[in-house]
Amino acid sequence: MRKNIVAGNWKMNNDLSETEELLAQLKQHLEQEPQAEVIVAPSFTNLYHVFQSLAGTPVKVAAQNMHESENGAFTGEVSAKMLTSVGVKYVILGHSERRAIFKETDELLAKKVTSALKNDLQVIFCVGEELDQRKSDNHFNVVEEQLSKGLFNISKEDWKNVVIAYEPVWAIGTGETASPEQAQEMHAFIRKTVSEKFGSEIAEEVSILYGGSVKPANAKEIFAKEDVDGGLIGGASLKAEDFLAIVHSF
Ligand SMILES: O=C[C@H](O)COP(=O)(O)O
Repeated sequence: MRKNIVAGNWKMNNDLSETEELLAQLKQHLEQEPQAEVIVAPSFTNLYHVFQSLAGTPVKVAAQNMHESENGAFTGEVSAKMLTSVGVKYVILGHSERRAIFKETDELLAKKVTSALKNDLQVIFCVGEELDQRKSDNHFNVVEEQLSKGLFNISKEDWKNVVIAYEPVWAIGTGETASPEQAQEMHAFIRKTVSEKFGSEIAEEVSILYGGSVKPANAKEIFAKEDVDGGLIGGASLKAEDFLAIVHSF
């Protein structure tokens, strides 16, 4: 039975005091056994603080990125081992902002995935098409290629540590959400693609999250779809009330 997951990607928001405020509200209102696994992804500077503050709660901590190497002369970078050493359990890889703004390629992402899994980090691997790719009916090809080049060189055993997030780029931070039917159609396609390469047992077990303008008002309808196992939430995860309402949308 695959897991429902709601992950909050705080992106480059929340300094230390804002982080403390948000954590206090989350802790006050989040019960010990939420219906979904809850993950928050703060910036690097706040990872350890968030991990310590959430001790004793079911909430897991994710990093928003990492370097593919174990260590070395890579000024400004952070390795998988550094992340696990401060309590991080997940890392988000392949986010469209990393792909578009920081020019991360599928080949680079494949190396990051390998390093993360080798160092016992679970990977939230993001895929998704841009608006012109959807308009030209290329969205399935784009997502298939992102999966096969960036993720599919892992072993069957690695899949227990992988979550996929489908985030159509045109829906991120725009207020425009994929319809529940569009989300379901792509999630089913992703599951079929995983199944063809790794078998149905693995495909049925992998959680596939939807991301892109998920709000309390639309979460229930999106999460109700058969192949949608939760969400990767940006803007709405910065407000405890909205994030908790989304967590409670199953
Ligand atoms: O990682 C989260 C996604 O980019 C979605 O962001 P958003 O909920 O602000 O659209």
